[in-house]
Amino acid sequence: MRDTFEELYNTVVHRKEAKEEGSYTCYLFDKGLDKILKKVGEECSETIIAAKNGVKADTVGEISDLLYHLTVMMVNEGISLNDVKAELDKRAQKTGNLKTFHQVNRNS
Ligand SMILES: N=c1c2ncn([C@@H]3O[C@H](COP(=O)(O)OP(=O)(O)OP(=O)(O)O)[C@@H](O)[C@H]3O)c2ncn1[C@@H]1O[C@H](COP(=O)(O)O)[C@@H](O)[C@H]1O
Repeated sequence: MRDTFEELYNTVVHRKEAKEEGSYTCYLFDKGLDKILKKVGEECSETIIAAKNGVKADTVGEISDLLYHLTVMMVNEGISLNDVKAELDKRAQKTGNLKTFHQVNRNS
């Protein structure tokens, strides 16, 4: 089965390796980390606002923008999809995390 997210990740890796005329991803890599992080922040805020407004299609669009910019950030920082999958898998071993969360908050 096609893994759209993996395909996106691989496209972004290719954009980092080789310049492509008219590529927005190359433009972001050229601008550097501060620009990439600014876009992640913007898209995150827009996702929050869209969810608050409650129009599903708009929220899906903003989530897609956010995931794309997060992917550019990951590639820029040398973080692979497997790095994130491994962390999620580790967490999946454990359920019933609510108590831990409250303990952490009480102690901070
Ligand atoms: N998923 C995306 C994606 N989501 C959003 N965007 C671009 O992100 C930009 C964000 O728009 P904004 O209005 O926030 O920003 P802007 O005003 O255009 O520019 P700046 O604020 O960044 O200066 C738009 O130009 C969108 O086209 C994306 N650009 C690329 N991709 C993926 O990346 C692949 C490679 O794209 P290129 O690198 O352009 O070839 C594509 O096939 C897609 O799969």
